[in-house]
Amino acid sequence: MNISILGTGSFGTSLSMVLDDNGHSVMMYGRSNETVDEINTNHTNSRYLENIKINPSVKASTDFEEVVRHADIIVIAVPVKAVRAVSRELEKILLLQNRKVLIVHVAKGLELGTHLRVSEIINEEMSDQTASDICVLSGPSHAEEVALKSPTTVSTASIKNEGVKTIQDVFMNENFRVYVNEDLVGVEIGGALKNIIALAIGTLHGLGFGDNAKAATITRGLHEIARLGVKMGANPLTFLGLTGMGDLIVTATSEHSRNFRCGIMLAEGLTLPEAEEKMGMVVEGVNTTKAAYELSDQYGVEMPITKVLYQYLFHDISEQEAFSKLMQREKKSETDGLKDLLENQLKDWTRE
Ligand SMILES: NC(=O)C1=CN([C@@H]2O[C@H](COP(=O)(O)OP(=O)(O)OC[C@H]3O[C@@H](n4cnc5c(N)ncnc54)[C@H](O)[C@@H]3O)[C@@H](O)[C@H]2O)C=CC1
Ligand SMILES: O=C(CO)COP(=O)(O)O
Repeated sequence: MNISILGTGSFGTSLSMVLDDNGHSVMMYGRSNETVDEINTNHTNSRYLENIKINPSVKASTDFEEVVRHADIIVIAVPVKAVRAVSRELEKILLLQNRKVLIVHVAKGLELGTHLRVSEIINEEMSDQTASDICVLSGPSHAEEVALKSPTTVSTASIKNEGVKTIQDVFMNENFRVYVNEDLVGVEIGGALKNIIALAIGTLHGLGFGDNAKAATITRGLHEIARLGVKMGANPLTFLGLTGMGDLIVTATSEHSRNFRCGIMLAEGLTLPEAEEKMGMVVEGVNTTKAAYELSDQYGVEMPITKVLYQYLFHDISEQEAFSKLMQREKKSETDGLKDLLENQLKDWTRE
């Protein structure tokens, strides 16, 4: 198949190799002449994937129209904040070309202001005339390891449940396993909100907290992700899967993670803009913390870890002070806020 990838960052580049390995014809769209030239000439993308040789047959271009014309499937691999503009441009070009494609996105976050999930943003900008289905591909998948063909498992879900089988077929190989999941909301919410917890755990790590604190934050973090996700209509079981627990573990325990590393830099005293600048790649957890904090208010869901992160990212409160507030909350039962929600929602998802 002809597959185009929008975005020449770390994940788009590593996925280009998976798809090329699977025999597809891959073209990438990038904004930077330098990166595009480097991919076409040296078969490297040194800013985003150090010491990796990209398959020579992967081509890149700065010509959006040319890249779109090449595609049966389009992979959107840009940060969440760029998804709306990219989808709008894509719609315009596909209408002019009078063509329809299958869309799959890999972005993990929520849109600032609207609080929308990424498939919802794309769906607002694209029509049935241009997109046959809008899918997500998500799970524990650091770009650095995907590029090295280290075994990786992810899930795909979609709006119409029609394109997922194709996405599974085109991406899957002996090192890259793709499951289908019917729960688009759960898959996207798990992928987006784990970044918040990874930022928090990076901060704890940087402050010198121990493994107990990190395990607690992973566990209670998954609780609050599930509480919000279930209220939004997700299947509770999705949060125990690859895009929930799986992605939370990989992001919150790995120095590959930009969110985790950004947390460490904040603990070391860098301001948020300084940490983001130093990272040079997108730290999705920052905007998603703000969006999720506002959503928790809207849905009346308690999200204490998200709240402390929101306080030290966007307000003048120190990381230490924020975490100590977390420990001093009122006494609770471990299943508070979860039991009824899970029972009711599970019934809906298990009904034939
Ligand atoms: N890096 C990873 O290991 C993984 C990343 N993701 C997700 O994939 C998304 C992209 O992440 P990365 O590739 O890591 O980001 P990155 O920061 O490495 O690269 C982002 C790329 O998007 C490009 N871009 C930004 N705005 C654009 C626009 N308007 N038009 C065209 N290109 C634009 C940038 O120039 C850059 O090439 C994020 O939402 C991230 O959470 C998902 C799974 C793994
Ligand atoms: O989503 C990821 C791995 O699954 C990558 O996480 P970071 O964006 O924190 O690097």
